[in-house]
Amino acid sequence: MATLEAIKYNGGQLEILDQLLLPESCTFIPICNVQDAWTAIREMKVRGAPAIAIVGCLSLAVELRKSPVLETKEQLHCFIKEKLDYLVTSRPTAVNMQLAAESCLKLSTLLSGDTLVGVTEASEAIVKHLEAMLANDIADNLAIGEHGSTDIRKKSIGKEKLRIMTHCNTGSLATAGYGTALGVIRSLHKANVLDQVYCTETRPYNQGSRLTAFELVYEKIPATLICDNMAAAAMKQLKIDAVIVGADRVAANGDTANKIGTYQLAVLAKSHNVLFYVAAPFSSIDFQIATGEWIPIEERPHSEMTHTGSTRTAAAGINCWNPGFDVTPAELITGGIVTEKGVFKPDQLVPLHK
Ligand SMILES: CSC[C@H]1O[C@H](OP(=O)(O)O)[C@H](O)[C@@H]1O
Repeated sequence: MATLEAIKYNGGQLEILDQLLLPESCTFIPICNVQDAWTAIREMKVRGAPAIAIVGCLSLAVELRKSPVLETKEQLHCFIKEKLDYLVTSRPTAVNMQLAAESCLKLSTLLSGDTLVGVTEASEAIVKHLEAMLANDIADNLAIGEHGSTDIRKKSIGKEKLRIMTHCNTGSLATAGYGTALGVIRSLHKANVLDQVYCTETRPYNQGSRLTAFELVYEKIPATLICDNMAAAAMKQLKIDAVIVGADRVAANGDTANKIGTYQLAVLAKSHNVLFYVAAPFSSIDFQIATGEWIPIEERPHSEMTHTGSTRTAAAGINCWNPGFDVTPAELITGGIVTEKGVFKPDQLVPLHK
């Protein structure tokens, strides 16, 4: 069965699944330019570190395909730099859009310096680079799935079937397809070694109850929804074998920023002797920062906490604190960091950086 897809792209036509309407409604909306993408990302109609970068970059490809070719490569470089710099401002914590922008601008700089390449050819090469992100991300996720599944099974000797806890949404709705942490879960299910997935609600945006539960039910993967405050009791009473989560930004030392609530799961996993994994492609690793203290943490609107849809559920006038992410120290990532290149201890990442 095909997995769900959050992003549809075909030669300059881009649509995204409006994730604010899930699980009640599966509605695709058009993204016609960079401004549409920025707004959709900010409003979390599309979310998830890899998906943010992919939609941002594809929206630029849409513009480049539609607009008349500029007169010079310098004008082209200025055009794409302005658009990419703007896209990076849509949400601050995930590093993927920033790294994708840097990669595209590096290509544009190379093309600008090559006297054998004209502006039309340069524009076409940049569009091809941007469009390749979709297939590259799916390939990364399939590799992450296999590496993670192999590692968890190797470290769970004697266990015929495994019980895995996961947080937020890291599946086809957060990526180009298959997913990162949910990709590992899909691979464990394919290997017929998955007893049950325990997915947390992940308040206040409810990525777990609305999105991950939707993906798991859609693909008939055995899963149970738990409230965020049930995690400790679940680890103790339900004998969880491993926790696997995604990442929005991994620092060079392995400290990892992920959805709020991840840090407490890592602390609980440590105290219950449960393996704790982070699954992330190298496109989520920021080697420009040494530790997690340098990762910007997005503050989300208080209304996400005080309302369910348009219905107020919290007392009017109460103050709120709504950080969208927290940072898990590398030493709590006991299972390892699962990437498309393999599973590594946090302190093994820097030598792998090309
Ligand atoms: C595949 S990484 C997805 C990552 O992004 C989520 O955050 P958000 O839903 O706010 O974009 C969450 O941190 C996931 O782990």
